[in-house]
Amino acid sequence: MSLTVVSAPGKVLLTGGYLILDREYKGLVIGTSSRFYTIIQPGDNLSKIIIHAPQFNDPNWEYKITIKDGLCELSTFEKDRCNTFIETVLKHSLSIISNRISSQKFDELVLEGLNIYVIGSNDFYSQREQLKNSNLPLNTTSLRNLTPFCKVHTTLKQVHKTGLGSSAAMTTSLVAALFVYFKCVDNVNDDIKERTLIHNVSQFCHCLAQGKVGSGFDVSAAVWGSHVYKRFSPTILEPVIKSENNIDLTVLNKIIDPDYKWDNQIKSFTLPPEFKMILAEVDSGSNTPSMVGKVLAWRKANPEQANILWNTIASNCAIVINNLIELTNEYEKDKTEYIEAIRTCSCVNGSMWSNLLDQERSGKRIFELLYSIFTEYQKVRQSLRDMSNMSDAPIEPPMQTRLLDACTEVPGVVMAGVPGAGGYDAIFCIGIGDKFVTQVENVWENWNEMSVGPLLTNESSEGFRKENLENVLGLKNCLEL
Ligand SMILES: Nc1ncnc2c1ncn2[C@@H]1O[C@H](COP(=O)(O)OP(=O)(O)O)[C@@H](O)[C@H]1O
Ligand SMILES: C[C@@](O)(CCOP(=O)(O)OP(=O)(O)O)CC(=O)O
Repeated sequence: MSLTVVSAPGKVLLTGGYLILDREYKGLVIGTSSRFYTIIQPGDNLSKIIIHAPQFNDPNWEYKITIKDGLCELSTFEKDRCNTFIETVLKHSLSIISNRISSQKFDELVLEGLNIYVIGSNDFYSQREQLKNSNLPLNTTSLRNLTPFCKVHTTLKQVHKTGLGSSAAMTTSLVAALFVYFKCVDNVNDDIKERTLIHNVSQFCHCLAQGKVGSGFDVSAAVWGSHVYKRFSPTILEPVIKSENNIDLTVLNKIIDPDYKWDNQIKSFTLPPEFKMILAEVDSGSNTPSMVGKVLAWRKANPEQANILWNTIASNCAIVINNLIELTNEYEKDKTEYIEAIRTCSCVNGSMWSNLLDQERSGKRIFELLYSIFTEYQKVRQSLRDMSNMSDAPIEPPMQTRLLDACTEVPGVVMAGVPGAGGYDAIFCIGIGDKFVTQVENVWENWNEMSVGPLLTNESSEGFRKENLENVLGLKNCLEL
C-alpha cells in the first residue's frame, strides 16, 4: 500500500529569546534529533478523514470533508472534542492544494478518504509517569529502554510537554505530508521553492491555530532545521489572520506563494565538530505567553533601558554565534590541530581555558574562540537575569541559576542555559568531547532542589523530510496496517 511519511524536527532556541520577536534581532535555533511524524494512507470511507494519535488515551478524530467554492469545510461528529492545530491545517492546506492541482486528481483522493497518523518521538512528552510506574530511575538508561513512540497513558490535554515544540513540528509535518500525498510537490526534500511553500503554509496555519503571530522560529526550525533566524514581518500574515472566519482564498493563495515578499532570513548552522547539545526537562513548567506579556510590557514602559539591554544581549549573542561558525572553519583548516585542542579543553573547566592562551602551543585560536564563547554566554545569562528582575518574568530564576552554574562547572561544558523564553521548563547544556555528558547527567540525577529529567535528543540540523517508513525504528508498530 502506498504510504506517505514526512517527519519534522523539534526546536531549541539557544539565543535570542524575546529579542527575536522584533525583526531588529536574530536568534540561534537548533533542530533536534527528536522528530514528529505524519503518515498518510488512503482511507476506506467516502470523504472521511481519520486522524490517529496512538500515543494518547483519546486517540482519534474523525472529519468529513466537503469542498464549496474552492474552500474546504470540515465537519466533525464530536463537536466537544477538537484539535485546533489539526483542523486548521487540514482545512487550509486542502483548500490551498485544491487550488494548485487538477480538480479530478484532488476529488479522487478526497473521495477515497484519508487515514492519517500523527506521532511524536518520546522526547516531545515527559516520560516521568511511565518511568515511575515501572519503578525505573529518571535517567537516560531508563529512557533508552522505552519503546519508541510509547503511549503516554494520558490525554493530549493533560500530557506534560518538554518544550521541543510539538505543535510546530506536527503542523509542519502534517502540511508537508498532505502536499506530498496530493502530489502538489514532487521533490520537497531538495527543492527550495517547494520547501518555502511548505514553510509559508505551515507558518500561516500555526499562527492561525495558536491565535497569534509569534516570531515563528519553531515552525522555521521544523522547516529548515538549525539556523540563525530573523523573523518575518507580522504584516505579511495580517490580511489572512485578522479575518479568521472569512479568509479570502485569493489573498491566501497569493501570500503562501513561494515568490511572495516574505522577509524572514535563514542562515543555516550546525554546531562545530565535537560539540554536543544535551537537554533536560524540569518538573514545573512555565507559561510562555504570560512571560512574553510581562517582558514586552516592561520593554514598552522602559524603552531606553530595554534597548540598552537588548543591544547588549544581541552583541554578546552575535559573538557566540560567530565564534561557533569560526570554530567549524578552524576544523576545516586543520582537523588534527582542532581535535587536539578540543581534547585539551574537554578535560578542563571553561573558566580555565584562558590559562591555555599563555602557553606556547598550537591551537591558540581555538582556545581563544572557546573561551570567548564561554565568557560571552555568561554575560548573556547575566543580562537575562537582569531582564528577569526588571520585568518580573522568571526567565532565569535563582533555582535554575544554581543548576546551570553546577553544569557550567563540569569540565568541557561550553554553555549551559535556559532555552527560548526560559523559566522552569527546561535547560540545555553544550559541551565538547564525550566525558561532560555523563558528568552533567550525574549532576542532574543527584540534584535535590528540583527534579531534573534528561531527554535523549541532541542536535540534528536537518529540517522536515520525506521518509521511508521502514527506516524509522518502531514507527511501523504504531500503525494499524
Ligand atoms: N501527538 C499529537 N497528536 C495530535 N496533536 C498534537 C500532538 N502533539 C501536539 N499536538 C497538538 O499541539 C498542541 C500543543 O501545542 P502547544 O501547547 O503550543 O505545545 P508545544 O509548545 O509543544 O508546541 C496540542 O494541543 C495539539 O493540538
Ligand atoms: C519568547 C520567545 O522569543 C521564544 C519562546 O521560546 P520557547 O521555546 O520557550 O517557546 P514555547 O515552546 O512556545 O514555550 C517567543 C517567540 O519567539 O515566539
